[in-house]
Amino acid sequence: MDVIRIRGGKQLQGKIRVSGAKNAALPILCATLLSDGESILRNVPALKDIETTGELLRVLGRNVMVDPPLVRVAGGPEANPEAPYELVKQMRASVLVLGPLVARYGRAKVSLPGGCQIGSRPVDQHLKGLEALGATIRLSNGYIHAECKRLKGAEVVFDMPTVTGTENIMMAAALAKGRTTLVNCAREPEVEELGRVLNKMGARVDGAGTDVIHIEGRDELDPFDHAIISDRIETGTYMVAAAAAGGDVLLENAPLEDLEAVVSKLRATGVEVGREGDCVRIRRDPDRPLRPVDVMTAPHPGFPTDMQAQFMVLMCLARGTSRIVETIFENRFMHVPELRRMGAEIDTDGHTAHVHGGRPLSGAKVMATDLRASASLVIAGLLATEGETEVLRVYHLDRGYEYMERKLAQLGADTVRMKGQPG
Ligand SMILES: CC(=O)N[C@H]1[C@@H](OP(=O)(O)OP(=O)(O)OC[C@H]2O[C@@H](n3ccc(=O)[nH]c3=O)[C@H](O)[C@@H]2O)O[C@H](CO)[C@@H](O)[C@@H]1O
Ligand SMILES: C=C(OP(=O)(O)O)C(=O)O
Repeated sequence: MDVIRIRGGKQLQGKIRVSGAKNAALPILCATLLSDGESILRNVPALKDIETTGELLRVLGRNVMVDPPLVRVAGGPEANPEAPYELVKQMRASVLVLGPLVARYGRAKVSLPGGCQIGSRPVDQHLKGLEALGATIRLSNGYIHAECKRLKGAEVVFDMPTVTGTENIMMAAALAKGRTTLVNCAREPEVEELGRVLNKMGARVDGAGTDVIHIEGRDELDPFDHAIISDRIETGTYMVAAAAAGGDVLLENAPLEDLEAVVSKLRATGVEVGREGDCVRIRRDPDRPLRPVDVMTAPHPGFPTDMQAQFMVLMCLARGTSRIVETIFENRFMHVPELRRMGAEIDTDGHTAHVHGGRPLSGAKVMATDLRASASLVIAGLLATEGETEVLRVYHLDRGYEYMERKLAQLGADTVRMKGQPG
């Protein structure tokens, strides 16, 4: 297994380019199942999750060429609409093939994704949405079996805004007969991006990115050619890294408008964030102490849960106590014990963490437990003033960050990947 070794204490300077958004690319790859012919995706990040999705689409009967930043997916009317456990367990977003498969092929058998490190993450809203469109759903032997000759447009009111739930039902509704209205939808930019792609395919999607989406279903959809939006979570992660290490960093292709909640918290703590040409500039003088700020995660446009772990590390630097409340996932503080091993003083009580900042961190061997927790440990390594940090189990990081250690090294950090280390 690979390990990332970080020798901290270096300020970050220079420019890096933000990659395409993982959470936009994954549903769009699944949307290729809705049409025949060849679809082309551009600006796709080189990530393990993209490879896994490519593999899944191959198993489902598609010809897939993954050569980031380009991916081509081609297919015809034949498919093997079964998503096996072995692939779904590697990546929960695999459940995004459910809606397209049942809409296009009349049936789907998709492994139940099950819980994961950050929480139980049920898919009841996905199933409820498909049932409302007329699918018969049966659960057996760990699989979801869904069937329907032709889905019919309907109204679906989600119990809570769910990102992949909204995306799954949008894709299904795009091939349903008649009009679908989705209420209480997730408003994340990645949902809006999927709406743009479905419209390129010939669907009529209106309102993606708001809490009510209308979709006029079509009998057939066309393949598409689309460049994926930039990754707002990768952007936020490098903003926090620059703020934590100190220095002056330019991020090219950074979608600042999708990160208002994060930017306002960064400014509140004393970090300078501004536009410079087509880049975003982040500056922090390491001699000026940061102010503690409280954060509560919320669905978009609130503070993203996918930025909570990284921001917590920044608060370890602030002079005073900050309160971080995680409202989306029930078990998303797994980075806390690892950060404590590096000297951080953090108490947790259920969904709330109190970070008592201002104590220096020291390097240690730490274990990555999930994707964003891994990024937070790398950032902690950057600001550790003494010793070196080794982040183990970086396969979590590789799911969602393109060449993170290289991008940080490009900014002057001392970060290297050591291949094939004992995990
Ligand atoms: C591939 C992708 O885009 N992943 C993102 C997506 O995950 P994902 O789409 O899985 O997350 P959801 O938006 O669905 O989850 C939001 C909340 O709804 C609950 N829920 C969801 C569906 C359901 O059927 N029943 C239910 O109870 C979840 O347990 C959670 O508490 O949004 C999350 C929240 O922004 C992000 O952390 C993930 O990075
Ligand atoms: C939780 C995440 O991803 P996934 O939904 O694929 O597990 C994430 O991107 O932080």
